Amino acid sequence: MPGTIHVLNGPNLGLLGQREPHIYGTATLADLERECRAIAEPAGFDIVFHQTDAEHEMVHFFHAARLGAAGIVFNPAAFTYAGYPILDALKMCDCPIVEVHISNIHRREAEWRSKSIMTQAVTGIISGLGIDGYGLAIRHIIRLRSQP
Ligand SMILES: O=C1C[C@@](O)(C(=O)O)C[C@@H](O)[C@@H]1O
Repeated sequence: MPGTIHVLNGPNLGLLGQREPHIYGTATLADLERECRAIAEPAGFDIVFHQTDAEHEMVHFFHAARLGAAGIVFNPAAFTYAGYPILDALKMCDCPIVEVHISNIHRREAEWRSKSIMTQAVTGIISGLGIDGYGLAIRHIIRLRSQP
């Protein structure tokens, strides 16, 4: 394998498919994992896929990805707004990190949703493209890592 891409999902994303489907769509987390693998694995990349509702667990996922990962695709969900321990863990990572939001956080019901504390420390952000955002993020990491 040329590398491992970590796909990390924050709180309430375990209920994708049931959770406000008019905002987050009808695909489940299992569907999303399948899509991520279908993009990464034919290119020779391994996927580590996690979802958690617990902040300390997300910090540990970042510790595990800290050194040597090909890249991280991160949907912080509600950690977006106050997950400072995660922000500190994210800053220790030596790989590209793409922040993904399924919805367009700049076009939601409340202004607070648009203010991500993670954006200052990530490589880039994709927001509002539904679960396609994950595939695009993975493709970007594959391209970066396939360059000589
Ligand atoms: O849980 C989430 C999901 C989200 O990150 C998204 O993927 O669109 C957007 C956040 O505002 C929200 O708290």
